[in-house]
Amino acid sequence: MAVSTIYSTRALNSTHFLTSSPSSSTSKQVFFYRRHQSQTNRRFNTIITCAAQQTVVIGLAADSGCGKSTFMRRLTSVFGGAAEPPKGGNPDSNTLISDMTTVICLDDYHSLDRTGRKEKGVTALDPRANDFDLMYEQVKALKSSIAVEKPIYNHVTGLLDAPELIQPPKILVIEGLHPMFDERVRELLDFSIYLDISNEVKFAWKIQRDMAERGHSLESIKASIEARKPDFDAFIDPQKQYADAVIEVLPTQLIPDDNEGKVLRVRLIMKEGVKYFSPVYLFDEGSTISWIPCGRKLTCSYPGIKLNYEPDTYFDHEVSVLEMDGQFDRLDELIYVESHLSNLSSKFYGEVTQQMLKHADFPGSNNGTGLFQTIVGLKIRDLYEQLIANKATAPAEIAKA
Ligand SMILES: Nc1ncnc2c1ncn2[C@@H]1O[C@H](COP(=O)(O)OP(=O)(O)OP(=O)(O)O)[C@@H](O)[C@H]1O
Ligand SMILES: O=C(CO)[C@H](O)[C@H](O)COP(=O)(O)O
Repeated sequence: MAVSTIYSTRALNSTHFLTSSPSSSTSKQVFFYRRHQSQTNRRFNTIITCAAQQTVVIGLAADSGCGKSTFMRRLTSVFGGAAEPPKGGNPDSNTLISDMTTVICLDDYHSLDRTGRKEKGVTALDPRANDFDLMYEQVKALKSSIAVEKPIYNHVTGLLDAPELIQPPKILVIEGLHPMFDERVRELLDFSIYLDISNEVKFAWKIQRDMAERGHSLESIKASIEARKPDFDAFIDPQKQYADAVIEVLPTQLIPDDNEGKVLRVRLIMKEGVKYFSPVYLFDEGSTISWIPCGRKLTCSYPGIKLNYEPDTYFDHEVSVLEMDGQFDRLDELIYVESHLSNLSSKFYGEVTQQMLKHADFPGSNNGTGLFQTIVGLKIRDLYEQLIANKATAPAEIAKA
């Protein structure tokens, strides 16, 4: 949201009112700054504006190194345009902005820097190392079309940097360790996703990235995973019960006793009864189907591909589960599988295959991780469009400070 010429400013104790000229014929915007005192004694401003736009908020939870960034790249691509860090800002910003979406990383709400965590003997996964009050205040503000000055956690230095201004986008994605941990933040989410990567696969991915790309030793990777495990089990993993969609990544069942971790079994667990979200299905909604698509229309080398679709329960919720074990040899042939899936929320026949081909170089493009991330991206676009259409017919709401 662009701030047009500010033409009057007055101070009222610690609160400043800034009035802007109307940015369009339909809305007059009024801005003022509210000061937050965070638990770390740092001050952050909330820039309050009354405007017609409502921000849709999506939560994406996963442990570090579990494919959140890759998922975000697929998601923002569905909305078109490239996602980039704020222009002219901190080069170590964790934020990514595109025309429609702003992705903020919840690491920015760490209240303890690297040294602080070390001194107190807590990990970044521990709620005591995070400022949930500020996270709630700022996500709530953005959802109500209010810009905020969000802190930055600098992963290069391990320090808390000066804040950056975040304008309310059309779609705000909050990604990180704790988007569904705090009940107040959870209530603000219009849709939530949990990436549930099994220990075996997480380990393989960590080795691939941290050893090959970052020069860490095998021992240090093992030690870091072990050190995080108790807090991961206590604070991160339980969030999956609240997710509207879970992407579960497991070792394949197609190769007996596989320990290579290259071929994956991926399950898309979709909650039933979520407003504006209808689960994808294979062949016939609500039925139980096991399908091996390999043959004349799909080239499969060993160990092949197996799809499965069935209703189930997950943390006492009714869900539909779509599963794919194995990997594609030829991505263009994915169209054959796509044509048997329904409720994809695609805009045209073959859109899923097109998206997958567009990002063939992203990790997971030849298996269920890429396929299901792409499908969830289309479902989020659909949810956004329905929400906005619904808002347009509802009486305009005035954002509350
Ligand atoms: N679907 C996938 N298939 C294979 N490898 C993957 C997949 N997704 C991610 N990876 C591997 O995991 C690494 C981490 O992925 P990514 O950067 O997307 O995770 P992240 O959750 O954003 O990590 P962090 O929070 O640490 O920044 C990648 O470099 C890649 O090696
Ligand atoms: O779990 C993490 C979130 O992705 C990081 O470990 C946490 O943010 C701390 O970062 P760093 O290791 O750079 O100090």
